[in-house]
Amino acid sequence: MVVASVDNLADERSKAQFDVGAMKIVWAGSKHVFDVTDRMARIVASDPEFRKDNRTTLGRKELFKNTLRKMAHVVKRANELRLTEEEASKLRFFVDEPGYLDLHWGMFVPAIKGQGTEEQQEKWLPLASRMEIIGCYAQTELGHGSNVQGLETTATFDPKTDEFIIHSPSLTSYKWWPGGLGKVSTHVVVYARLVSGGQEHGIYGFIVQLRSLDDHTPLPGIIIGDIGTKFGSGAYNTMDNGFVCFNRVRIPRNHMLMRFCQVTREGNVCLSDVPKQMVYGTMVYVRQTIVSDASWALSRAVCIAVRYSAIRRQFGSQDRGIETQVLDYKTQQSRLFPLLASAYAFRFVGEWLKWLYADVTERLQANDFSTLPEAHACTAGLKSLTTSVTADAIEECRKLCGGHGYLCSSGLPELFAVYVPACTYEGDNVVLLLQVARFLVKTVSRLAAGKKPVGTTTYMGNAEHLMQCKSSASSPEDWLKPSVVLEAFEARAFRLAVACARDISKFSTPEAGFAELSIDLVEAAIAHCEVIVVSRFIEKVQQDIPGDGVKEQLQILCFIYALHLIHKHSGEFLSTGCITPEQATLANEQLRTLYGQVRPNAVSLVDAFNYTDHYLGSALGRYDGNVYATLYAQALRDPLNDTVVPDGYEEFIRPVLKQTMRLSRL
Ligand SMILES: CCCCCCCCCCCCCCCCC/C=C/C(=O)SCCNC(=O)CCNC(=O)[C@H](O)C(C)(C)COP(=O)(O)OP(=O)(O)OC[C@H]1O[C@@H](n2cnc3c(N)ncnc32)[C@H](O)[C@@H]1OP(=O)(O)O
Ligand SMILES: Cc1cc2nc3c(=O)[nH]c(=O)nc-3n(C[C@H](O)[C@H](O)[C@H](O)COP(=O)(O)OP(=O)(O)OC[C@H]3O[C@@H](n4cnc5c(N)ncnc54)[C@H](O)[C@@H]3O)c2cc1C
Repeated sequence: MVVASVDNLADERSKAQFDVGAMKIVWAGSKHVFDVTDRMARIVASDPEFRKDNRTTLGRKELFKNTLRKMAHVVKRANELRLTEEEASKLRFFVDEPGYLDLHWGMFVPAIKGQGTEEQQEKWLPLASRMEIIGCYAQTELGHGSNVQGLETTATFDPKTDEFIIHSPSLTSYKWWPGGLGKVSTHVVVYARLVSGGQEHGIYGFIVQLRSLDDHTPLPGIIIGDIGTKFGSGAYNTMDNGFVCFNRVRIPRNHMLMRFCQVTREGNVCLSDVPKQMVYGTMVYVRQTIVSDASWALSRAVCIAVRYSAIRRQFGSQDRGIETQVLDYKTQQSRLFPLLASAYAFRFVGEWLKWLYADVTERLQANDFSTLPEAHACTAGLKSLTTSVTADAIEECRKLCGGHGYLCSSGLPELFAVYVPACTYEGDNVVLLLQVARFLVKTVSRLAAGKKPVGTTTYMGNAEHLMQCKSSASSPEDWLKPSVVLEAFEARAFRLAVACARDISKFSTPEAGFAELSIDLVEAAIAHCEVIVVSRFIEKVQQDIPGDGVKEQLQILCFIYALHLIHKHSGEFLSTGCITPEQATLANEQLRTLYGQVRPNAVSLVDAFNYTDHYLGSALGRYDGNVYATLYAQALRDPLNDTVVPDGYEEFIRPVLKQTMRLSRL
């Protein structure tokens, strides 16, 4: 079938004002990463074992077994192709399905690496790397998730047998949610209250075997299963999030991860000289990876919405001639282009956060803990900001695609359902922002004591200026000056943080003030995180960037990102006196101009993500733009269309029709 829409995308591509190939490298991070990513994406796309177009129609059991098959195929292909860790992880990424491998490699292995002694690493890591055991990470309980110090599971040392007794004392202490736990894992790192000599010593990780390595049955004292079907069709239901109850399960003493705290044969508890928060290290590691993942999920939704908006035509012609592409409507642009800009912004801040994490890890290894609070605040804050924006953006992209966005074949409903728990796992987003706020209030109070802020709070050292400055923007073009933009963001964030610190001091205790002002504190935390994202984006576009027109496009996106935030939070920018209403209007004017500049490049900017049609999984986002024929073909493949007359006709349709006839004769 010849479809006019296909030409639309070719036309769009011919309008690009930059080198798309060069932008692909910028997006990937380097030529090497681009090559690996591209190769792995193609391997997955061309392998029928990784087919995913039937996922939303499968029942839970079939779906889960299907994922088990795919995960086994990932391991098989990784071995056959002798993939490096980097390649294997990309391959698994493009399979695009939550599964136990994520928790094994993403949390179980990092927990042992981060919290195990060298001896423990030597014992467990080879077993885990060869996948002779499969592990997961069990922290959350039925009664407590956010409040880690409130966990109830106990690990009581028994000096008589040199063992720990792992016990779930109540229903609310059952571990509840860990991925991979329900049906697959043979081992787990369990977080529990250490008890020795009748005293409690805090929360630590313990390796516990869950299932027999011979027949996979649960070991004595262990009650275990899946917690039930989750939100959406397909989506996270590929994962066996599980529960487990431990009934006085005994494990050898050396199964406690003892890098930061050792329990001796006699039951003495020896704390090493490191902050106790080091036991939260796996969460910091994963939060950092979640920030990078946000840009993938967001760019995927944006890619679908941009391509479809170039294909879709509505109105605009009085004489039944060619209609307007919906991408040309300013309202569509004002909803879509900030999301496109955010995808790029999150990609760059994700790369920077990787660097920050590597830096803090190196320092920790040298016993320098000075940057740990900042690393915690940055990973927590950026995890929260990027996942919240991405989840909302996927839903916005669905609406931007009109009715067809609501079809599973658009790929957007499942993407939303699979992505949205990122706002909750690895720390509820509000709880994490309150951690950032705590860090900010501390930084502000230290300023008063003459302490110079460092890292991402360095800007607060310019306190006097930030409290008094008035924006110099007097034309729309002034909003294209990095210094003008940054000053407004820094002043807003600083003034909000200072106001919180000041108001907290009016309460009888800091805790009471913090609790009462938590709404303001969350806003101050978001403002600070936005300073980080905006400044990293500005830094990026100030670098040398090869490729015709690439830098110019990134500059446009950078200012769209910043100015749309000024518009979105104009209340805060105005109420803190950082800008005037007139300056807000000028910023909006500039934003409209920037939308016009990005318009001819929009399709090519999403092509730069280099996604295969397999990964996108969307009839609307196809590279060739053949939207309508694909929607129709996929509709015909729906199980409901297997027969022309539906199952149930004889029992439920025919009798109703007959009854209606009787009624009409009355
Ligand atoms: C062959 C195939 C290859 C395949 C490869 C496949 C690879 C796949 C990779 C995939 C990767 C990942 C997949 C991820 C899937 C997600 C699964 C989800 C998992 C989970 O959800 S695990 C559970 C997560 N749980 C949480 O996040 C709980 C949130 N709560 C907390 O973190 C804390 O309780 C708290 C921070 C909210 C509060 O803690 P606490 O009460 O102890 O603290 P205070 O508020 O009193 O603060 C005390 C001081 O401690 C500092 N602090 C707190 N946290 C940290 C930290 N993490 N690091 C450093 N410092 C920390 C505070 O700032 C306080 O400091 P202060 O100086 O006293 O103010
Ligand atoms: C898909 C998925 C996978 C998961 N995988 C794992 C896993 O592998 N391993 C694991 O251990 N856990 C896992 N979890 C659990 C997850 O980490 C927790 O659900 C998460 O940390 C949130 O905790 P909670 O459920 O106790 O939420 P709650 O803390 O009960 O949150 C409920 C509400 O209370 C609010 N709230 C809570 N505390 C405060 C506060 N101090 N101030 C203001 N508001 C507050 C929150 O903002 C939220 O609105 C997973 C969860 C999901 C959804």
